Amino acid sequence: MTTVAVLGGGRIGEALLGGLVAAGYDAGSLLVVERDTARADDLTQRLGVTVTDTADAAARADVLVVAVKPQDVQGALGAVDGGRDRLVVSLAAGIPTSALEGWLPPGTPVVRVMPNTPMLVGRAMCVLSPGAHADDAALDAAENLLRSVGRTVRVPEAQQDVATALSGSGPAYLFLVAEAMIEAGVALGLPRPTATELVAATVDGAGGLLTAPGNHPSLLREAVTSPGGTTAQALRVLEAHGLRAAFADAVEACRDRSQALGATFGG
Ligand SMILES: NC(=O)C1=CN([C@@H]2O[C@H](COP(=O)(O)OP(=O)(O)OC[C@H]3O[C@@H](n4cnc5c(N)ncnc54)[C@H](O)[C@@H]3O)[C@@H](O)[C@H]2O)C=CC1
Ligand SMILES: O=C(O)[C@@H]1CCC=N1
Repeated sequence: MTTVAVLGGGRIGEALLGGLVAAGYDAGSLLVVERDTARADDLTQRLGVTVTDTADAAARADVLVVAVKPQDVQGALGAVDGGRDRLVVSLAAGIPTSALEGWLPPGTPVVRVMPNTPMLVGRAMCVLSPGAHADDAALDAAENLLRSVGRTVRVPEAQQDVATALSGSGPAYLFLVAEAMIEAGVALGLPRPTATELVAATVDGAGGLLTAPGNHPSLLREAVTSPGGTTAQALRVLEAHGLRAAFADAVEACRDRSQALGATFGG
């Protein structure tokens, strides 16, 4: 079985490891490098993965996954030498493949990926772009690994910053919307557990409809909106408060931040 080493066992590193274990991946083939020793021990206990250091991970891994914060990536890759062929899959926001290639042994195949946290429940959206040395086989290998924890899409690297602003950060927007709906229900007198259950089930069910083949958000919204009914009144208020404009500005600000991060690293 392919040996996968994850550099950084934080939120997204754990989501990948946990997702792979849940998908039936052999924990014996999963390594993690995590500088917070308490967290590393916790990952071993809960997931059965092996904790090691970067040099050992690089020596053993067929796929080396980078899951540290963007500013920690160059340091984390310092101990990766050229002694072994391996694929590097970077989950770090903003960092271009050209920068990663410059920090790695010459010729290392790199695939840049923007994942998201629904990976924890096997429902990630992972957006992949190949670097200069990643051929179709490398891209296939990265995609096969990530398909164990959700969906994948390939895009040219120039589209990664916008992808980050939609699917990478997107779960946070939807959680904020959910929070706002729950608080609105509580303000109108619903018990908090009831409001939370109603909203969570509604987001989940709406997501199921949205991802069903042939569906479109406009048609789905129309199907809920009865003429002269309740939904039309709510939508009128949301439009009057500038919901669309708020999302357009938010997604642009997120895209800009991803670009700025990339520019720091020569992108
Ligand atoms: N959290 C999210 O929703 C998403 C995060 N990402 C990307 O994933 C990466 C990780 O993000 P999070 O998991 O949220 O961060 P995090 O801070 O939860 O995890 C990073 C982990 O790496 C460890 N670490 C840092 N330097 C290390 C080193 N040299 N060796 C070993 N361990 C080291 C830290 O102790 C920490 O546990 C970032 O680059 C981020 O841009 C991408 C998409 C979504
Ligand atoms: O907020 C961030 O920078 C990371 C990247 C995408 C989601 N979380």
